[in-house]
Amino acid sequence: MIVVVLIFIASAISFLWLFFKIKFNYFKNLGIPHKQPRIPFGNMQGFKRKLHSSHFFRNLFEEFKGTNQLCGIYLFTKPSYLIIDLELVKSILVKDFAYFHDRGMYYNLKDDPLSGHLLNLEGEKWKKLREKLTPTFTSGKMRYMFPTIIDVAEKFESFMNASIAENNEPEIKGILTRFTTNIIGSCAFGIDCNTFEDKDSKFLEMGLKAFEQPRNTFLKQMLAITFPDLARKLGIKIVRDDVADFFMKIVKDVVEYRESKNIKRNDFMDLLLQLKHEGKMSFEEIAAQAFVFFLAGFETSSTTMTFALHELSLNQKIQEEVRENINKVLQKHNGKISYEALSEMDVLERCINESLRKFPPAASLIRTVTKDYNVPNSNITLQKGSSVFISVYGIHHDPEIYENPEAFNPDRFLQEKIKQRHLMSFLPFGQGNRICIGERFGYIETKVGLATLLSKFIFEPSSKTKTPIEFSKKNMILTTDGGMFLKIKKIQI
Ligand code: HEM
Repeated sequence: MIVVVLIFIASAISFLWLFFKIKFNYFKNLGIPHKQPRIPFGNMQGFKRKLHSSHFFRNLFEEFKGTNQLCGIYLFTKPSYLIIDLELVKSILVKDFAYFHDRGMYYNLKDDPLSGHLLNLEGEKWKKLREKLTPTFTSGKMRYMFPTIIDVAEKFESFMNASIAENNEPEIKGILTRFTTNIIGSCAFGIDCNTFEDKDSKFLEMGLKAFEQPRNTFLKQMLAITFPDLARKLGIKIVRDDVADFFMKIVKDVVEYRESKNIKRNDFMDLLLQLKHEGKMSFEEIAAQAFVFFLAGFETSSTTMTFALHELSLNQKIQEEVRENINKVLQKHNGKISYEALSEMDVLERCINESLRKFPPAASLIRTVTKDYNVPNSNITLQKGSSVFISVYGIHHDPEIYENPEAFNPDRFLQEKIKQRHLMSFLPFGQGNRICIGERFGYIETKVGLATLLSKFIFEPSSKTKTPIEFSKKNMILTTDGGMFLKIKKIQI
């Protein structure tokens, strides 16, 4: 019996060894430059545990830069690519979009309707949905929502005054997350999330949970990404049940309330309901889009503001300059932050762009190859089904593109400087047909938040400010670990 067991174990080990050997010879056989894989993780050793994905891809970007257009990486056993050359980045995101229109994110419309949103959907389903949603984000629609945003900003100022009266060295990321949650809750769900008064806001709790506590283990996530059809057959969901129940109920209540009372409000939900009434969207589809607007909108913008304030606290001269710019524009507009006033705050915009360069919240972009693709000027073919990554963080920190990349220098975003750079050298919102649909809204939120704060408060480093910043490894968004503490003083008029 023992002999049989030993033979079985030996055969199983040999089989596994052979399996990995064949899998991990893929790039070698094709002569594609790659990182040496290790059994069983491929190149995923330490991913998310020791290293944030931004650093994982940046390290690879630096290792292969200058010599290759791309390099091969093994996501476990799945051959994938990191694109290094900016012309090839442009081909993938823009010119040859027809080969790269999907992200390869998992969704399960039957068991997990909230996962069926714009970020995840693929092919024709994505294309049709994007066409329906694009009119929701025009500048006309943004103007329409602007009063709702300003309403929240006014409450925010009072909240800040009260917060610093209690503690003038607060954790600022949490405060800014309350602001963006309130804005996106109002605009996407038409609900006052009450994040300023209610310290334990359920909205905030559920939003953070959706980011920080994934439903599935890393292995289950990899199964869903590698074998999505099988995962769907197995009924694997991606959104946590408590999060799904919470958001589904809110959308149900809002839809019923508005439909029964024929209520109209200047927000995304109103525009989504119009699509429902025109028969272009089901209830589940509405709920999924409101959910993704919420998720995509609150953490990215609060993170951008947090990093901007951190840098401005370390660079007092630039802080003074941006404050002067804001105040001058406000004076011209009767002290009010209007849509027009925002567009005149050019120094503020450059600061936001420089912050997005140094700390892009989405530090890498992903695409799936949807049909075999011959890489221009090479004999490499990217096979259908492979994943392709672009290291936004690596590009934004490349000293050949941005001299002295660790320095915070908003003048990099003066028009004449932008013109000198490759179009693909600044990708905080992605590029091409799958570019962030909420870019305009994201800038508005961020500008309103920073203009409100910088016109009324001075920000300085506190004894607890960490430099260099440590990133949270578990959050897919580039964000700080342990929060961001700043000293805040009210400007006396
Ligand atoms: C500073 C704020 C934001 C940043 C940095 C950001 C960044 C991004 C990035 C990098 C992508 C992927 C683009 C690509 O793959 O090429 C994306 C996609 C997306 N974003 Fe944003 N985003 C922000 C704000 C928002 C807001 C406010 C919303 C909604 C209200 C939003 C909704 C979306 C959606 C729905 C997608 C998927 C688009 C598609 O696949 O068609 N984002 N965002």
